[in-house]
Amino acid sequence: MFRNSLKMLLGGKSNRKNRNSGSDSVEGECVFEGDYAVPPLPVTEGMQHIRIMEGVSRSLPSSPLLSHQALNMRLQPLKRLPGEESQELGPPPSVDEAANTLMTRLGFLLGEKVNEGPGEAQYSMEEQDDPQNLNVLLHVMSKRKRFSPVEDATAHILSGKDKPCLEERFINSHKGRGVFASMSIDKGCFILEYRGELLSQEESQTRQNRYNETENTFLFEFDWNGRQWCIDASKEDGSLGRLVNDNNKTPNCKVKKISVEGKPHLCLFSVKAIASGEELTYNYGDSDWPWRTQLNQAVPHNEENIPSEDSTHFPDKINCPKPAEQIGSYLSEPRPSNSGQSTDHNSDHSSTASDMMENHSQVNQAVPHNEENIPSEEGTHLSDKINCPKPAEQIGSYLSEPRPSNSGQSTDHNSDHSSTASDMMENHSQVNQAVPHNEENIPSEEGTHLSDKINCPKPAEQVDIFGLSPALDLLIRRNRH
Ligand SMILES: C[S@@+](CC[C@H](N)C(=O)[O-])C[C@H]1O[C@@H](n2cnc3c(N)ncnc32)[C@H](O)[C@@H]1O
Repeated sequence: MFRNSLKMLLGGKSNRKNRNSGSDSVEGECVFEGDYAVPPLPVTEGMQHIRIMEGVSRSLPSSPLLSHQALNMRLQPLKRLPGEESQELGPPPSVDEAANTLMTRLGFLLGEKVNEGPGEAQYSMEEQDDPQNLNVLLHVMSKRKRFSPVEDATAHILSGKDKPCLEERFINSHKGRGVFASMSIDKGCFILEYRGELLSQEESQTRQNRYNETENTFLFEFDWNGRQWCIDASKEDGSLGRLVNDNNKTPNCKVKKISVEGKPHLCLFSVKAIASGEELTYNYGDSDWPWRTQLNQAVPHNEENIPSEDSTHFPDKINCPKPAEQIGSYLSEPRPSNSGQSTDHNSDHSSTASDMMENHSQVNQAVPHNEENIPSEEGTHLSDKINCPKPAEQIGSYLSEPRPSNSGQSTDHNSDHSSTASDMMENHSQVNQAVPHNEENIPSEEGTHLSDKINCPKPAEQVDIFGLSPALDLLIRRNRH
């Protein structure tokens, strides 16, 4: 078994020290065979390193999506793509092939006009420039179990959007903001991507030198393909991945590297069932982060971490998608060899979550242990790390400011379970608007639009999509800008 670790760097001074352990502290409820051991980097002066247990279950059975049955889409049976007639899976597709397959399916749906119920909204080619549509479509398809969790992750990586079933909340002045589920989520779901700017090791070092102690830095460094990379999520861009807090005792998510179009992406997957209203967390690693020992010392008594009424009782359950046929090569993680096990995922579409986990693992077996999938010897000594902001009380006035009142803007998701997708997106937007507006957070005029709130554009070189249907390619590209 290999074990991955991600390392977070905390910019600024601290008295945290590394435990220099194997960081086996978090397993959640899953067995993680995709992890591999990565020794920590030596601690450089002024930087704090922690190890993060990286990796999500080898099975990623489900996908959290729209909870509302209001999206009563009449989906056509999946059209077979050329070459899909055969029951044999054949060699695993390349990432691009798999992404293309996924997007071609989306293209079919878009092309066929995806309808909601009578009299309800339609998502069609004519509306492809509506930035909400792709996200809604992705969620509906996932809810309808058209996606595996990895496909779901891939689709969201390509769309550059977060799911509307997640919301940002200010927790307290100690912890700052966090990300919460606004509906229950199954174990093994794709949750969100830790989005940001992909940097080489050299670029990352330059950034670290440039960022001073008063800046919030969210530099997540990791090994991939035998080299060290970094996702810089320092920019307040409205994306949620950068706001997920640490929990080394009972995390409900784990980070997994997903390779799409030759680029690594850091994605969170649930490692246990998550209730509506629960905060999403993952283990930053086996280090002495200050907040772990301070344990809410800085939290005033009147700042209870009480979830707001609006999302705690959201009743809907998110279902898991069926395992997909061609998802193996999305994962960049090494897989233990289990030769002899079946890789036919099409035979049982009523799989349980455990079955799906197993199936997913089996799909992974089809991925050859090539250079892309196995970190080099050298790579295993390049620990993954995140540059993280300082403790909440140090990172800006927005953390200690009370949440702005949302008076007049209802965020009560319980009151109307027949809400439309637009309502949900609108609510999501309203939650985002609850971020205190200090200088860093004040959105531009355009930023107040929903699409900009949930769009996390990436540099052009990271989002080069090819082989998509022209309409879908256009749709995704439009949604990115
Ligand atoms: C990636 S950011 C998470 C978002 C952050 N809470 C915010 O409001 O911007 C990491 C920072 O969040 C805070 N943090 C994360 N997990 C925490 C925890 N369990 N308790 C207290 N603070 C935490 C620390 O200040 C840390 O530097």
